[in-house]
Amino acid sequence: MSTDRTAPRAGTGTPAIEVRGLTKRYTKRGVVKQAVDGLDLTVERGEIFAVLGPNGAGKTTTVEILEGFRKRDGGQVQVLGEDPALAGRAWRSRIGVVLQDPRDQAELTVRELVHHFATFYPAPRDPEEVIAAVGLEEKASTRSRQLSGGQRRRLDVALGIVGDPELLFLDEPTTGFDPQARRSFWDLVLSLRAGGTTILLTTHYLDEAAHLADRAAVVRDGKVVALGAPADLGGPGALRPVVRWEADGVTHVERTDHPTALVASLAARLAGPDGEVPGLRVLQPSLEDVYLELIGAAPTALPTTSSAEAVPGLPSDTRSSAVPSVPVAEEASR
Ligand SMILES: Nc1ncnc2c1ncn2[C@@H]1O[C@H](COP(=O)(O)OP(=O)(O)OP(=O)(O)O)[C@@H](O)[C@H]1O
Repeated sequence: MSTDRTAPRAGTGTPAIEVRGLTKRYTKRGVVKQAVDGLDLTVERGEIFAVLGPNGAGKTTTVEILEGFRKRDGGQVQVLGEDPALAGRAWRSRIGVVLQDPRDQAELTVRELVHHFATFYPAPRDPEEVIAAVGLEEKASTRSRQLSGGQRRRLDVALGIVGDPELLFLDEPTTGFDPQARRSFWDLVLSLRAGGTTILLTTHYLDEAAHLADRAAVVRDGKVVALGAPADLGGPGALRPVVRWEADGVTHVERTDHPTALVASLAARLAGPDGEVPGLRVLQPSLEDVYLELIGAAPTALPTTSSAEAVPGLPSDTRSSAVPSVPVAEEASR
């Protein structure tokens, strides 16, 4: 990769991506599916932005609309200052796309493919530098069908960046990777951002978003339900410890910034002859728990803030909710 592109190509004034009220529905055998339902999104120049969400949330549909591959039903979309539905070749040469499941000439070698793709662009990167940047120098003469899954994904990225795009779309880039391949792929993505490329990444993996993204949006049922730095998803307090215990056949759960004070208070009130509070657990929600809660798949041990109520005699930031005594996950945090 060229070494003279150390400064992010940020700061041109307008965001890289601006989406307002995006809608898209599909009709299949008379059944209408609202895949995207009033989605808003802004991606600033120079950032890595992750779009997270469960299967069918509308991520790929949204990304394909942004890439100009799919028509929208409604809403405003600007990508690099143009409407993808109307933009032409010059605009297309400024974006790079790594699809979820690309199919291309399996008989061509890595070197042949990267050089061939470079001819599509007005000012491509040096193909040999690109092959080195994605770590495929030793595989440059290998046919693409003979690459491993991780090497194939690196080739996909090479083809996505050889045109020296300002904006790169990565759709679930590390699905199926082993942990080591994922780590080195992450390093590659971070080096692209360091070179000034804006990156929109869709992923199912929260750890991937946490490691790579400056900001992330959680999409559910075609809408953004949370937005922010990955560590802040769910809002302030989402990662507060949760204390759980049982009393009178009811399981109680509380989020609190003062678990020690709460446990001491519970011990004083509820400890049995053995000194134990029945069913007492102190759980530390992980980012994954918060994400699962946002997409409506929360571990049942975690309370929702909407069901919270104050408990007399406890610190004011402590909130409690009581739920029927049903089996719950042994540990909320992983
Ligand atoms: N071409 C299509 N025709 C009909 N329905 C579609 C089509 N493409 C997507 N859908 C439906 O639209 C919804 C959103 O799909 P989409 O692929 O955008 O979700 P996604 O978040 O990318 O999911 P995944 O994580 O599984 O890739 C799903 O219910 C899907 O079944």
